[in-house]
Amino acid sequence: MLYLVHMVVDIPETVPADVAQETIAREKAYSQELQRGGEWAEIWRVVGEYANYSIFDVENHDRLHEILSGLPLYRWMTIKVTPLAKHGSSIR
Ligand SMILES: O=C(O)CC1=CCC(=O)O1
Repeated sequence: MLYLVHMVVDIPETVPADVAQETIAREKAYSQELQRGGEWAEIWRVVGEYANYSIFDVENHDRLHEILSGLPLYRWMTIKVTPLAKHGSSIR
């Protein structure tokens, strides 16, 4: 199943810089492992924002929830999930 996911990151100013940097590094490793495995199909930066749009290709809702709730930055994110279905006009 395909999902479009919008993630907005807002790390509170009270979080020490070293904790923020270590969490961001873990986020990158976590994301890249899932990209290599194919479940995190695409990630795009939203220009000018600490936000991204990502495409996930996962088995079901439960698996997507497992992935998203395991994000190291999860507690500082606002996430919106849009499930995608094939468009009748698509030629792919
Ligand atoms: O920087 C972001 O948009 C948050 C994020 C998700 C995966 C990653 O590596 O960073």
